[in-house]
Amino acid sequence: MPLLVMKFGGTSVGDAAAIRSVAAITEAQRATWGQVALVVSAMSGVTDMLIRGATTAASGDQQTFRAMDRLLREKHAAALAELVSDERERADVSDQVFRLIDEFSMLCHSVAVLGELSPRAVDAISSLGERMSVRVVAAALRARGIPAEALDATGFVVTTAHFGDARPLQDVTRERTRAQVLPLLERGIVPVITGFIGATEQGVTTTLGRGGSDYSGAIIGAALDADEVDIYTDVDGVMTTDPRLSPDARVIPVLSYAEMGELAYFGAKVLHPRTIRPVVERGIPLRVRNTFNPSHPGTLVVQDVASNGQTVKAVTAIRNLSLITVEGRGMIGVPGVAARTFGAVASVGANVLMISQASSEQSICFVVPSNTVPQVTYALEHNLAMELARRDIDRIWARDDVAIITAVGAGMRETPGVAARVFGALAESQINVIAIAQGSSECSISTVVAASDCDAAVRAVHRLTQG
Ligand SMILES: Nc1ncnc2c1ncn2[C@@H]1O[C@H](COP(=O)(O)OP(=O)(O)O)[C@@H](O)[C@H]1O
Ligand SMILES: N[C@@H](CC(=O)OP(=O)(O)O)C(=O)O
Repeated sequence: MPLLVMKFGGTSVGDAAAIRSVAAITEAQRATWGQVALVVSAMSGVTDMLIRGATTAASGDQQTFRAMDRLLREKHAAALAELVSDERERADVSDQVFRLIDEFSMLCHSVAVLGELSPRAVDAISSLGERMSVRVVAAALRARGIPAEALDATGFVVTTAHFGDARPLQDVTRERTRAQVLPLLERGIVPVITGFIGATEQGVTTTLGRGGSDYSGAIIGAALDADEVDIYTDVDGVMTTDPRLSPDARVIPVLSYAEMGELAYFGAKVLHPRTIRPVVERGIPLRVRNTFNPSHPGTLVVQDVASNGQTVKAVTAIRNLSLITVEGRGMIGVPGVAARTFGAVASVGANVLMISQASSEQSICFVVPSNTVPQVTYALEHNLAMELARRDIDRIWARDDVAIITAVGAGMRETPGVAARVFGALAESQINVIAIAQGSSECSISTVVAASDCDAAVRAVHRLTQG
């Protein structure tokens, strides 16, 4: 029987009204597809509250997490009161949710006493939001007459121990997910699975990174050999730019995996950047749709897309970045400088978002998140101490307050002059381009601009998507 995996984001389960839409969509899609499985995020704002409780506790504050405890109880109880009329069922589910909130307060209390918050403890605490929401959503489905069961992915999404940024171990995850989920599907039960979380082989809870429920949807969809994975969110699909930045943003009907990958990597918050990989590997179509406008077909993401002659399909922006430059005449022809430069960056775990090397080989520049600049420059000065002493490298410096603007579209590969159009559009709006790079997939062009030019740059490049 065909299987659809649907992931619902935080806003899609943000309150009782949203969860009712989820239940209605589930009922309709179950009738169409035969089998559906849900992957669900925490109710909107909940993960932030959990993390805030944990971090304030680490500095000895015993008040904030108690305030969060109360808010969490109110939020989940209010949803359950509206969604579940059967009193016994409601009492049972709120009991389960409240026990998770007790766990939150106990963990925060320990953090406050110890005065220390390890990455492992952050994951234990931030994973609780999804463990609460799946219980509420499954109860709402049952209240509508749909057989449903809440499942914690810690039982089958097996990951590395990189707390806060864990990666799934593919084979064991596939085996355990199938063993736990397929029997439910065969019995006509809708599994409602936690997004965002997993566990190590030893059973220690991990998370896949903020926004990681999309990734969970793709991991679980791939493990179950789903026929399609739908990501339900609060906009009609993937748009030509962030609709919060530009009211002219339009929904893109079809994108290739490569285009979607570039968009997500370069800041389109609508999809977690790692989501594409599990579905590409199995050729599973992905769709981005709106929980609050379910009749809209959304954006379909597939392997190949016929070119529509429109080379720039979408534009994204990433802020809070710094451009680091390593420069010196003595770098010319010296082997290994680039390797040691990036080795230094990697050694402090900083994420290099873009690299641009001047053809003269007199400088290397790359972009990192601004909050990693102190560690990165320290590591560079340490790793390149010899070149600095010999004056082969003159300086290592950071320019703060920059943004990356990326134009995405597969047509760039075969269309000459796209880069010229992008730079022309920026120049027309008097925007100074600080650095450039072309994506290795050849379906994106990235430019670095001053943060103060970011919005204007997005609008300028967005005009190129008009046709
Ligand atoms: N290119 C884009 N297309 C659509 N939405 C975008 C884009 N870039 C940024 N967004 C933002 O992503 C949001 C959806 O992502 P997110 O808030 O993580 O949703 P969810 O809670 O459903 O996971 C939208 O509300 C929109 O503001
Ligand atoms: N709840 C997690 C995971 C997630 O993906 O949430 P959302 O789907 O609401 O972006 C977070 O806030 O990071």
